[in-house]
Amino acid sequence: MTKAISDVPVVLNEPVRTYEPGSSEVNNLISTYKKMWNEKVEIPMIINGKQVKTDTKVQLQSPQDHAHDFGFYYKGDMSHVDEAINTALAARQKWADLAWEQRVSIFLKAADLFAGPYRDKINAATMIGQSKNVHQTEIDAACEFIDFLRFNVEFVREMYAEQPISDEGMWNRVEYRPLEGFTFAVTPFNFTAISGNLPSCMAMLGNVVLWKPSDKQIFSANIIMEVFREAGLPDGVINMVFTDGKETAEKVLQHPDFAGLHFTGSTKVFQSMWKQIGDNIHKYKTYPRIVGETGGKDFVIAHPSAHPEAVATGLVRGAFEYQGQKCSAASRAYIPKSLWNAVKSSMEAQLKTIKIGSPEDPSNFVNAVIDKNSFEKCKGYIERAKSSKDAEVIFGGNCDDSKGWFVEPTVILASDAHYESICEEIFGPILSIYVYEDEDWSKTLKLVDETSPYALTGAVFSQDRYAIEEAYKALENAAGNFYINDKPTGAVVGQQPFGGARASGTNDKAGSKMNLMRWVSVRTIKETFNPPKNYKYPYLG
Ligand SMILES: NC(=O)c1ccc[n+]([C@@H]2O[C@H](COP(=O)([O-])OP(=O)(O)OC[C@H]3O[C@@H](n4cnc5c(N)ncnc54)[C@H](O)[C@@H]3O)[C@@H](O)[C@H]2O)c1
Ligand SMILES: N[C@@H](CCC=O)C(=O)O
Repeated sequence: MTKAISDVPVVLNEPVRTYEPGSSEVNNLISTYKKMWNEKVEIPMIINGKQVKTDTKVQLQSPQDHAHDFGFYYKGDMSHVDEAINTALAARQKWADLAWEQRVSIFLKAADLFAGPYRDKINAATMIGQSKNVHQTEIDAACEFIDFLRFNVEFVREMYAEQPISDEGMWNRVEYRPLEGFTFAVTPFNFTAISGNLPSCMAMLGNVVLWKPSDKQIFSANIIMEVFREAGLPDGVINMVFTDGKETAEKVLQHPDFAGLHFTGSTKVFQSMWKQIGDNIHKYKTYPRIVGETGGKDFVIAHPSAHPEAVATGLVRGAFEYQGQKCSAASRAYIPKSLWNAVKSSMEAQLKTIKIGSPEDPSNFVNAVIDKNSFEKCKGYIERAKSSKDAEVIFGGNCDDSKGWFVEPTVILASDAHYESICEEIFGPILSIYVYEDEDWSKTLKLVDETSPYALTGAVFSQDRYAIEEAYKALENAAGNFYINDKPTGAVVGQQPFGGARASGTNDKAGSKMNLMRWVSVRTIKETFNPPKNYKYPYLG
């Protein structure tokens, strides 16, 4: 039992290391990378705190060198999903009853382990398995993940402290119960931080979790589990399985104790899971919570008053960092005719200097896309643009899969505002641009709003305050994260709560109190100190 109302340590964003060339920071990280690259790792599932191995070994692949063998993971089947659910349910009561300070302390400790002794390891794993350069890895696997863990602890405290008022003669309280049943975290390949946050934020609140990471992120997911275990996470609280996504969802989503889905990934997969939940709704003991952050077709619109270099830089970084594989990546841009030449030459000057290759060489700004499917998808958009009458490839356009899945940063100039690459999520280093007549600024805002079903991130560049205000209003529902004179990527926990609406998700804002509220079921308690002894109202005598 807790015998105090505790504060938690003051939370600040984890400082981003700069990894200057020749510094010990970068040397240590690269030597960890090389060591891990040459080891042969064996990754088991973790169910009830035990390592689970099977007869099915799947070779791990690095996007920058698909032939390189650095180990394998053990693939599970539906018997493992059953076992994980049963284990989670058996662990639930004890975990839910543990004082909250004890629970969150595990995750504060995990944050310190990632910030210190495990920083190079989680960063190097993300570089090898997901092909992120040093900076992209640092802002994801280290800083964003550490921020998620620490800020969520502060948000839990704030949430628990929110209590109702009490009228005379009574005491009203609310308590934030974990969901009744087990929760299901399904995570994407592209952010180690998201992968760790989805199961851990639910667990922090006393929930038990079945976690299915993407098979493209298992190398870093394994280190997340290793650190959670070292930080003291009890057996059965988070169970990590490597099973087929579709089959797993079918099994989990018909279980009577399924209580919540925390998903990040593509819109199509999320919608298929929501549909299954709807079909199974009569089977559940409680209405499940559904949170999904999904796809995007994120825009940049420049006003004629914008600084062309700022627009060009926003596009180069927004579209091509991490090979455009951020749900927030700038993937369509609307540039006024009067600004186009200046934006184009600034982009050209910057793109010419970009180096492409393995993250092992920190001077490579662009690395490989995640896998063959993604490579082929990008190549398809590029090939079609090359032969289209409505579009032309004005930068990049080369693809090389001889060693890794490398796609050159590519800019498509479209003359048709509804050309396919302007409307569809590609999730690769391809930016599509539409040049509009300056006098069509207001019409173009409408076009931006109506072109795609998504509404995740977007940016306006302008030096004209009236134009900013107009864009701000016209695009109110077009982006859950709206940027003014900045790229549409790089949200920081605690500073820009992240998420989008329309086809981009439920907009529950990852890494915020709004998200945590979805994983509790509030119980209200009213205690009356001097209960009435007679039914009569005072005026009835
Ligand atoms: N909005 C956000 O915050 C956000 C953040 C990151 C990524 N994303 C989106 O994620 C996508 C890229 O990630 P991805 O390629 O890993 O996504 P994905 O949808 O292919 O996979 C996500 C997860 O779902 C699982 N899965 C695949 N098919 C399934 C099925 N039929 N049923 C149940 N689970 C299934 C995968 O194994 C993986 O664990 C992009 O669309 C991107 O925009 C969104
Ligand atoms: N939070 C990240 C995006 C995560 C999606 O992939 C950003 O703001 O760039």
